[in-house]
Amino acid sequence: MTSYVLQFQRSLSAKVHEYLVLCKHKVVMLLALTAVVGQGLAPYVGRSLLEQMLTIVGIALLASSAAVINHIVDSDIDKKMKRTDSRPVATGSVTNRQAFVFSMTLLVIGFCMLVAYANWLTAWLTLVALVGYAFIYTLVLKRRTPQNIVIGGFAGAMPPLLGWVSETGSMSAEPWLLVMIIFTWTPPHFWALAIDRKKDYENAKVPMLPVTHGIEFTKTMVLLYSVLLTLVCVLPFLIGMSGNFYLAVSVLLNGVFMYRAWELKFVAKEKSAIKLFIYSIWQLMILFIALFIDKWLI
Ligand code: HEM
Ligand SMILES: CC(C)=CCC/C(C)=C/CC/C(C)=C/COP(=O)(O)OP(=O)(O)O
Repeated sequence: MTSYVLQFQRSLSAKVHEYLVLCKHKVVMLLALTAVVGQGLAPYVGRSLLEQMLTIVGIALLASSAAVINHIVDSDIDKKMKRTDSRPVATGSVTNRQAFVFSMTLLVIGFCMLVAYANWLTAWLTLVALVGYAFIYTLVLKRRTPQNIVIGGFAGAMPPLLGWVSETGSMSAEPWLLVMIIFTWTPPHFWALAIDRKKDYENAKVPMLPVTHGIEFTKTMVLLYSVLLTLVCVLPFLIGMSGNFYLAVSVLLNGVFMYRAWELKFVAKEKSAIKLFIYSIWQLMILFIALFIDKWLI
């Protein structure tokens, strides 16, 4: 009897893990953090903490829904790449139909939550981000052009704007600066990984930059984008949106980013690219936390 219970518990937790993988839960958590910061930096309009938290859950559900659709649409590519060949839809352990029902459930619940706890503008803009990632990037751009992630990166950059609009109900210049930060961060974030995994993309015939233009050219682009990112990150300070604390953290983080990108280009070791990719994730997380701390705790 106990062994049946144990077996049931194990297969249940394996299923839960599969569905979390489908949602790209770690990416979604970082997206959600950037949305929280968008909310936190917006002018205070008296919304309750509960409404704010439920709004973030709504955004996270739509982002998860987009990730599940990405697994369905990309399963042909995922099957051909080492990094992705054990994903649940690629292996068939979750069927297309199950994944589709799951993604639509997340979509409907997330959209309704945004209408109920934020506003229609936030709900529609989040849906635009979903379509941008799940269809325009995944179905069209990823398979056609090495600029895929530059254009597609726009969807992943939207959460701070979504957080801000959920507070104010309208768009203004400041949240677009936050969008620009993630937008310029995305190419070096992804190309560092793509350099490391070039063979995967070659095998799957996906026209990522290292495949179409070579590793050296991609490294140069990573370095140039790291300089651009450093400049863009200063803008919140220059317009008076953030103060000295944010500026110091930003300069430090981006200094390390540029150094690592320079190292990747000129003194590359075997693991330089993947280390830069991992660093990029920590960098964005700390940068956004610094924006928040700068506004509320300093
Ligand atoms: C079009 C834009 C983007 C592309 C092409 C991209 C690409 C990737 C890829 C291929 C991975 C590896 C995933 C894996 O091995 O499962 C990854 C990981 C990750 N990305 Fe991005 N990314 C993009 C935008 C973003 C954005 C906007 C964020 C957050 C704000 C983000 C956060 C992360 C995180 C946290 C991970 C680590 C996930 C893990 O360890 O499972 N990415 N990204
Ligand atoms: C509603 C909303 C805010 C949507 C955000 C969309 C979202 C989840 C963006 C994250 C981007 C991402 C993980 C790209 C991975 O590229 P890939 O799919 O080519 O990577 P893979 O090879 O790992 O599948």
